[in-house]
Amino acid sequence: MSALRFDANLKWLFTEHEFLDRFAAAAAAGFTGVEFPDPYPYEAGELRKRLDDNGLHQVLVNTPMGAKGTPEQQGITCFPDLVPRFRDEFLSALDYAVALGADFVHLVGGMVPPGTSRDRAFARYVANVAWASEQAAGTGVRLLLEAQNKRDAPGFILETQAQAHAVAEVCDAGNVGVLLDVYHAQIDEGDLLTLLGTELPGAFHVQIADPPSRHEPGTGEVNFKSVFAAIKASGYDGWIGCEYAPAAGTVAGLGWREELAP
Ligand SMILES: O=C(O)C(=O)[C@@H](O)CO
Ligand SMILES: [Mg+2]
Repeated sequence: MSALRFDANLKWLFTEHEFLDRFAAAAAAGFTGVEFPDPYPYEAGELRKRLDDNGLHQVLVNTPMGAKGTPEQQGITCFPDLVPRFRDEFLSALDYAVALGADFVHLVGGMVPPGTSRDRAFARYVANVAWASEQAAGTGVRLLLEAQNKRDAPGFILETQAQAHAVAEVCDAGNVGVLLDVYHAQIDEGDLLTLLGTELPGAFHVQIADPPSRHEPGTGEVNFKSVFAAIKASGYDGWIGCEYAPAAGTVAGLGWREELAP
């Protein structure tokens, strides 16, 4: 069995540096892959150069998210009244993903918009995911669906891992799959080892952080030694995105890789 592969989320890690300098910092800390949600302020060519210069692989980009505190802060994929904008933004995300050689676009689902029923938002969500899946066909870029916890994202459209799997299955295109975020899963679902047993097969991507504070593994309530052993035993061979806020400096907090991961 090969070692687990961790990538650095450059929104969360290496924030001691300006964004474009985080690539070199991640490579210097031993990462060979990165992910970040928001490539849009930068030219794709500039980002690609940073990847190539530092020998890094791009794992994912997100569809755009609105400003914190707005209804759109967790994406608009489920917004029935913003379909043309969703489509434009998705196509832009797909262009970035292709230009960066990324594996995935994360279709950030969104919190059910004010004045809209959950059922109506859910129907739009599934329709938008299906449309995006058709657009991505043949590009080599696959699409991710993530359930988020209700504490951080009240009203988020996907509430459980099983629901995310069900939507991916409905699309039935092979290019839509689950982003299993251990942080969200622990907060709302728990029973992590059982959950990993049922939900890891077929998951396209994994992200990690330790609740309740969303710091690095080993700082909170999750037994990451067991979680990493279970991921390894499952045969999962994709990337594991480090999507956490370092408790006291990114590099100072990286010891968990040797201490907890096989
Ligand atoms: O917050 C998370 O978890 C994410 O994966 C974000 O990129 C999307 O909300
Ligand atoms: Mg996540």
